[in-house]
Amino acid sequence: MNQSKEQRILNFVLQNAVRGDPCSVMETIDKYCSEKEWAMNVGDVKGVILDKTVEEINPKVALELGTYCGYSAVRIARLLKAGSRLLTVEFNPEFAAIAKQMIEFAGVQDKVKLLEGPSEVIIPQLKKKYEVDTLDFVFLDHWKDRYAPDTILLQECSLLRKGSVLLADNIIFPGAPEFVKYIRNNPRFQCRTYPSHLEYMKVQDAMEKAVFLG
Ligand SMILES: O=C(NC/C=C/[C@H]1O[C@@H](n2cnc(C(F)(F)F)c2)[C@H](O)[C@@H]1O)c1cc([N+](=O)[O-])cc(O)c1O
Ligand SMILES: [Mg+2]
Repeated sequence: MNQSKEQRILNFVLQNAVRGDPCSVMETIDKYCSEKEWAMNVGDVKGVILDKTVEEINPKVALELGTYCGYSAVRIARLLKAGSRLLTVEFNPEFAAIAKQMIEFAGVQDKVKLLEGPSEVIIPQLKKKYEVDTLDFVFLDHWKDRYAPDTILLQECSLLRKGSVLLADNIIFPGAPEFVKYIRNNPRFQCRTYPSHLEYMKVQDAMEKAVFLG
């Protein structure tokens, strides 16, 4: 049975990156996906916006929706201080299995908890089952038509507090028009757009940062 693209990315990392070195894993994924096969990792250009946002917030509890191969989970987790944790949610079991190995190879497994399932199931479980009080940071990079409903669900589950920061990928391409409409007209969020480029391409994209005002 021939391998998936995601399996080829993981294999390239296992054979070429330095075990226990998150930056080496990120660089190796970026090398493979810019030279061999494009894949929907946030990438090295938008990744810097993600880095700066995480460093500014220094979250104790972070949530990622859309683990995929684990690139941004590694990217975020490498910046988390001792005692902080990233919960990352993945719906596709094959991708979750790849991401688990990626996260472990990078050596950030102690900071990351990979949760498998749909967001509408996982988000309502975060408080009781995963012992979350509120979220300091949320990275949205999953299905674009889920950004708005999941932002509403996070509020309904009282998972956001004054100052919680959402960062959403792909505001321009592929685009998340319902989310943009929802968040920019919502007085409970302070929004800012970060123009950038689509991963590994000369295509315009952007990230949206939204601070919950409580
Ligand atoms: O479609 C894109 N991303 C969709 C990403 C989807 C990923 O999020 C997972 N997920 C689904 N639900 C959940 C949760 F958490 F809700 F359970 C997690 C899916 O299984 C998949 O791994 C995309 C596309 C392009 N592009 O250029 O086409 C560029 C990008 O950066 C992109 O992110
Ligand atoms: Mg994306």
